[in-house]
Amino acid sequence: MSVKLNIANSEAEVLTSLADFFIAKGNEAITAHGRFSVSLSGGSSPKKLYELLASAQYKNQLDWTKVDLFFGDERNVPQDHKDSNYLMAKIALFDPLNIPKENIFAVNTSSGPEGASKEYTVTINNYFKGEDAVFDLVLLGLGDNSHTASLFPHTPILHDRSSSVQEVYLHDQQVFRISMTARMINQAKHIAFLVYGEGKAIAVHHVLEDAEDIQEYPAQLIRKDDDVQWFLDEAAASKLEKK
Ligand SMILES: O=C(O)[C@H](O)[C@@H](O)[C@H](O)[C@H](O)COP(=O)(O)O
Repeated sequence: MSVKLNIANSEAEVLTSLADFFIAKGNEAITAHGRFSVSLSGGSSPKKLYELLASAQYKNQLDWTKVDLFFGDERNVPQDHKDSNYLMAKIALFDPLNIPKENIFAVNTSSGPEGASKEYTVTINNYFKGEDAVFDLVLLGLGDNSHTASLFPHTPILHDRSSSVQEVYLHDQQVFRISMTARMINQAKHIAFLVYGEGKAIAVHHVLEDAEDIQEYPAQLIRKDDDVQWFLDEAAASKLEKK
């Protein structure tokens, strides 16, 4: 089984291609079951995607009152901190589109590592009424060390087979993040990676083409099938042998 590669000439084209995909999956989900549940990725790459979705070019292509927004991972910072994935999405997407508060499911990082991960697991399970958490779409990025969400190399979460949200300790336990496990992500109907820039090319090759080594290349934990799409620019795809 392999993934679907969408390789564009430029960053702008990648963003447009993924925005079109997002809108198409959103309308499909709303037609099928009345809602569109999305897990957002954080970091710097997706900010431009969220700004594009909130722009005049896209904002009227989807009924945003029927979109429920979650986070695949979050940093150990307050929701008004510059590093917060929630704050980035609030500024780029939620505020410009006036997303109703009840449709935004943020991580309560004020509860500390364990509290926040347990609470968020409950939030997600309640949303899915105790059934398996099956997001209509999970957006992911890729770090240059081949992590995705906060599935970082050599961390215990890589062995967690539960469908849940766990705390991830980094830098000798000094910093923590909250992340969905690979299993929760892999349950999604659709998964879309957004990766652009030369700096990610080696990681893209490791994850998609190297022999399995999930400790070194955790994003290899994410399933590979036709419902997993990689949106790449030429630069990020430049080290791929098979395109
Ligand atoms: O919280 C986060 O940082 C993300 O969820 C993380 O997995 C991100 O997608 C990668 O680190 C790539 O980040 P950039 O897009 O900033 O390179």
